[in-house]
Amino acid sequence: MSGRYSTHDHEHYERPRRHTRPRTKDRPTYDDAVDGVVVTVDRGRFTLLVDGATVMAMKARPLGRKGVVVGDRVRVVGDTSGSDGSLARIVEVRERETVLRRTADDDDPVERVIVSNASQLVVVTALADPEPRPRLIDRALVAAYDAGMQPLLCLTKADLRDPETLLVTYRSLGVPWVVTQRGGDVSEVRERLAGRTSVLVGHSGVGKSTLVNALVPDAHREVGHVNAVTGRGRHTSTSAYMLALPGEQGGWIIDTPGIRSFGLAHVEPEHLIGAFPDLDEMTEDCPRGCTHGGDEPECGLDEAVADGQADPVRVSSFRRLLAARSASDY
Ligand SMILES: Nc1nc2c(ncn2[C@@H]2O[C@H](COP(=O)(O)OP(=O)(O)OP(=O)(O)O)[C@@H](O)[C@H]2O)c(=O)[nH]1
Ligand SMILES: [Zn+2]
Repeated sequence: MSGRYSTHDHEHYERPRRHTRPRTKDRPTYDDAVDGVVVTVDRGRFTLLVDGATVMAMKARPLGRKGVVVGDRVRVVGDTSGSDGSLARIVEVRERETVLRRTADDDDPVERVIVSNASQLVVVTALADPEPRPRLIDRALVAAYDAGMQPLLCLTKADLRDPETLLVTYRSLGVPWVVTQRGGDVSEVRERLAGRTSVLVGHSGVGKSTLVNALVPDAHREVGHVNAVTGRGRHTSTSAYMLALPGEQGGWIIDTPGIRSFGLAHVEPEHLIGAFPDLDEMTEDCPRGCTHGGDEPECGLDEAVADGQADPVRVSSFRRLLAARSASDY
């Protein structure tokens, strides 16, 4: 039996095999790829902006099942001229700075990334018609904080109601807000959006399309009518859509017509409280695994409130957000 594993065999096994060398035919290096950004997605076809031109593209095979979403910065090969009928190929998705997830629903049991690389989440809520839904606002805020995005409350239809009643709920959390109304001045919103990428969310009928049209006059987003029965508008488009903001500072808005709720199942209390450094600091002596919720027996937040170190309204607002993670959408 000796000699079965001869030196010769080892040499044989360890010698680099000829075929492991990457062959250009199988593994192109994509040296000629150019940069683009995904503006919208429609049934496997992607609309990109490449050097200012609108380019249609599909995923190249090496990407496999990897998702490509609105906001993604991608590398593209092929025909990137943008001319009629041309189709480029996305060969790489660059690392995402932020991701926003849509919740799983009846049509799709998986929580999916819907938008990437946005730094601000604009929660568009009508002050009336339809009535504000604080639970949904809370869930959107949790999604923003968890994604590392700055939230902005945009309260529309200010001609119908004073914002104060709604604002008391959010002031202690320090959420920035703006108020708008149809035909009114949108310069304050514009300032908040300038030079960055913002995702606009809000359920149907809150006036999001009206706002987008005011911000980007050539957007022509369809302004629907609230259906009295379903509470939904006529707008049936479901894909997010990225639009460039006019003006010197630029910036982008991503309109999300189909997004009704967010995936929050993955949100950890430790991550959420990280968005509130002053409260986070008070949880240093919490028992291991403390969720900082109202039912925790020895949470540092309760001690901080008892000692007068923490604002009780802020703590209870934070806990309301914590609870919104697991609450149902409606
Ligand atoms: N009173 C009042 N009505 C408004 C205002 N902004 C929008 N509306 C009306 O509210 C309705 C819904 O507006 P949209 O802009 O279509 O709302 P949306 O959120 O885009 O809704 P979908 O198009 O269904 O997604 C329309 O009838 C608008 O004319 C406002 O500031 N005040
Ligand atoms: Zn705690």
